Amino acid sequence: MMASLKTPTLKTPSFALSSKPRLPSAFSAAFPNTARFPRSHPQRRRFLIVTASSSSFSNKPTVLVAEKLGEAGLTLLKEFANVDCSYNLSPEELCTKISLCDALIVRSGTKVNREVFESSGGRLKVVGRAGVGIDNVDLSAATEHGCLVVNAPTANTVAAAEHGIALLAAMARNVAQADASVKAGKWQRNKYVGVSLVGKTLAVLGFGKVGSEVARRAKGLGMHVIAHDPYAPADRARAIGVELVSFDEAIATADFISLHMPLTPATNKMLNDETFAKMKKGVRIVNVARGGVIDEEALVRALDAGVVAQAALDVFSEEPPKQDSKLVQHERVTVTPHLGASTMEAQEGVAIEIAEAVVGALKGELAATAVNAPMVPAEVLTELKPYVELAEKLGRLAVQLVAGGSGVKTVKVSYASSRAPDDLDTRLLRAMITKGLIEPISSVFVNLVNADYTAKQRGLRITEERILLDGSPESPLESIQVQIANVESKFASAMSESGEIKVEGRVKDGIPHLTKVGSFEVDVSLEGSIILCRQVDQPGMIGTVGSILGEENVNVSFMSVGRVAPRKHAVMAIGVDEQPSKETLKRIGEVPAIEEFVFLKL
Ligand SMILES: NC(=O)c1ccc[n+]([C@@H]2O[C@H](COP(=O)([O-])OP(=O)(O)OC[C@H]3O[C@@H](n4cnc5c(N)ncnc54)[C@H](O)[C@@H]3O)[C@@H](O)[C@H]2O)c1
Ligand SMILES: O=C(O)[C@H](O)COP(=O)(O)O
Repeated sequence: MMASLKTPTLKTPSFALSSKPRLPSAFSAAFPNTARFPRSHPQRRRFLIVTASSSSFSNKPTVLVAEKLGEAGLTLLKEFANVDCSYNLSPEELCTKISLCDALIVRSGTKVNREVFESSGGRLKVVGRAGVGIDNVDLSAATEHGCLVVNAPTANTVAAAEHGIALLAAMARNVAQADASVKAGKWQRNKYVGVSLVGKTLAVLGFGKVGSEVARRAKGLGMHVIAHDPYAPADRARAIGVELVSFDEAIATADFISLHMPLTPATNKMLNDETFAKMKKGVRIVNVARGGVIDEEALVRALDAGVVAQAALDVFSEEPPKQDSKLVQHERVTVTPHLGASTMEAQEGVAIEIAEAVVGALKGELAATAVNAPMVPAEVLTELKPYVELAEKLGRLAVQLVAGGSGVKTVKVSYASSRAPDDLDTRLLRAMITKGLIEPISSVFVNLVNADYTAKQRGLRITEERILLDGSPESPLESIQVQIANVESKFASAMSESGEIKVEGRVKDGIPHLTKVGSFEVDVSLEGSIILCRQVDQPGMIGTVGSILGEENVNVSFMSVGRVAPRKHAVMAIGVDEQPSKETLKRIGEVPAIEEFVFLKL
């Protein structure tokens, strides 16, 4: 039983900036701008996520570029931001500078640790890693500080693969050692007899972007290529004639091993005394991935024992390695100073890729290469946009209805949809409900990056339930319901029969609406602010309250009354464009038929 009394005045979404960046503005501003990603970018239009919006559109943001970046990238950055290129900063200098920066761009040479995020005082919004590996960035600290981390995952793939092949061939033919020998005035043709590649087995460990390009090239050299990667699809390997095998099989059968996995806790020192012992005697190892995937001391032992005949290394657990490092100085080891990505072409590409990602993220646009936020397919994101706004507003409303109790700890979210659960990605919605629940009651800035972390930190448990409806699955969601348990409400009518604060909303014509408060059905578009009144249903109430608001020039955008039965209790929801003064709210509360009321800011 519900009556809508006034058609809502639909306004353009507000872009006004608050002290806390508001994600919905970013959504409104950004959809579906994907043109910034280079046409060649494989993730273009595939995976996009929304980032925090820039803190200010009036002042140019400041980007600190802490390692050398290609000119094309700098030019792109300078069109949008103040760019401070300060290379070779000490950790202390970096921590001092960072509090003045909105974004930081690094390569692999800068440690972006927890201290950096703590020193930023909340200003740092984006860290751009101009390359692939993000092991030099403390992702947990970034996430905890709501800072997005983006990388440039594709532009240096070919360069790294080419360097891997260069090291493979140079190692097999002793190119570096022979070169040094000739330059030292020697002519040692017998000493530098090499081994052939053709017909030999190469095990590629890590069959991702670089690994698969290395495999492709090694096939061209006539090698038999096998690969180990627990997460790579077998059909992708098969397509280029590579067999995926177990780790033990790969290392036991390979004449050459090429490493291409990221450095993670699981891959740290993956090649160690135990695994070297399982290898074919005389194996040769190439590493253009990360130094830490090899136990370097164990490698020296394996070289000395003749288990490993040779190694060619571009990366080291400590960079630069100590000059007297036994590994670096080993006669049968060829080394380069982390040159995998260092071609003119790759550096130009990486610079453009990272500059676009950082500028986009600072503008609050969609970021395709985020590494610490959920990636949601672009089509899903576009479809969910109004529901994302609804989710945040329901969270905001629900938490403002809380009066006391044990604190907001248990929240249940129900999504009613005709779509099968697998077709409904609720991560964005959950993040935005979390944002709505936490921001009005704290100084914490919540975004997609840190929503789950922040909820966990605050002991807020959000459970999700899907209600499968009959009907057409055309729209992703019918309604979202947010319930807060174990609390009291400052508006008793918002309590459900089972004792939770309950609000429910829907999207109508692309606009989020509040459709239920407690057990009362209402219909008010979620814009501006809302006054909820419980009254005894009787003629003249709308006019009475409307006149009080009108006298103070508060514009009513929407009014709706939900009632149990005629002349019984009813809840009136009034949307207002301006915030009424305390005096006006007091006057509403004094209307005899009004039993309780609450003013809620959206
Ligand atoms: N030397 C350089 O200058 C240079 C340049 C580019 C990339 N890299 C490094 O190369 C590595 C690969 O880069 P990419 O762009 O191909 O990354 P990628 O993410 O495309 O591929 C990495 C692959 O490793 C796999 N993997 C993860 N854990 C594994 C495990 N335990 N065992 C086997 N495989 C595992 C993943 O499934 C993935 O397929 C990274 O470490 C990157 O930092 C170095
Ligand atoms: O992970 C990468 O992209 C490479 O290791 C390249 O690192 P660099 O940008 O420091 O050359």
